[in-house]
Amino acid sequence: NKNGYDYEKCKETADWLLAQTTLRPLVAVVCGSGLGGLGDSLKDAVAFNYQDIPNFPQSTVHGHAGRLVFGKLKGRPCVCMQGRFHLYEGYPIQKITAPMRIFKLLGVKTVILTNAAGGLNEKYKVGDVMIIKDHINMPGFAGCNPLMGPNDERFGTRFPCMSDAYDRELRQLARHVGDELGFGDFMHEGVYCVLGGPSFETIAECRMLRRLGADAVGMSTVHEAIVARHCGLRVFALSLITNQAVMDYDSEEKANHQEVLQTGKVRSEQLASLVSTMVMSMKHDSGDMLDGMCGQ
Ligand SMILES: O=P(O)(O)O[C@@H]1C[C@H](O)[C@@H](CO)O1
Ligand SMILES: Nc1nc2[nH]cnc2c(=O)[nH]1
Repeated sequence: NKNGYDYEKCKETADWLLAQTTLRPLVAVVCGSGLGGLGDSLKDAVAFNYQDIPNFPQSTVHGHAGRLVFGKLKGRPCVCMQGRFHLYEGYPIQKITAPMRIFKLLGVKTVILTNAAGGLNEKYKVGDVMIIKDHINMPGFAGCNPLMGPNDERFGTRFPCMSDAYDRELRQLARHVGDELGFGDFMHEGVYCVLGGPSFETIAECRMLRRLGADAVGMSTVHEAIVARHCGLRVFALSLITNQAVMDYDSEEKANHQEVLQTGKVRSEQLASLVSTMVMSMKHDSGDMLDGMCGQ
């Protein structure tokens, strides 16, 4: 397509990566702001800086390291993006989401998307985790959807369904694993709304989003989920509530990126155990994940 992220470009990147490592991951993890620690928990890791990967965009945001890490989580081969791309960085939306298509071409079956988000639901507290059950694609309302442009049927259909975007079984698994790990008190399931950023929301905007049915607000994930679903990947997504959206004109609170990164640190280890335990328990149709190696 006109942004240069067509099938051939994605294939070139995937083939380059496949030639660099014998790991054949069935799960990909995208780390949200301040959540890069997830990637550090991979064993036997082989890491690539984004600048060394052909056709890969660069991370420009503090808290997004810009490394693609292959390794094992509880023995299961995974690939992890330590750093994602956002609309506000100025990248075309097709470029932001190209890694999902590259994952598909690597043989990945499931993507786990994580983000830092502002809590709109009055019951949510800073440090809570929200399993995403649905989204509101605000930029999409204004004609900004990653699937705009010519459709390549090799990836998926022109008009993909989104009512089943966030896999029901994986959400169930997350609730189960969360309970087992004792996270019940701070885990929720809710609706994530994406905005373009980079400015945080006004009070009136937060009030409006809450009334529209959003439980958390952020600047990512939805575009990735749409492209991942389009090419048939299973999607699980979660938000770490790093700050409470300001809903009250008397409040002294101010959203800021430092607080976002700080909250990420507090929950980093717990999120890593949630994700790795989920990965360990996931079943995939084609082959056992333990067989996800080649040449060994
Ligand atoms: O990549 P995520 O969605 O976790 O990043 C959020 C949204 C902004 O990039 C940043 C604001 O603090 O965190
Ligand atoms: N849009 C948005 N993104 C965030 N990322 C982390 N916190 C927030 C927030 O309050 N609003």
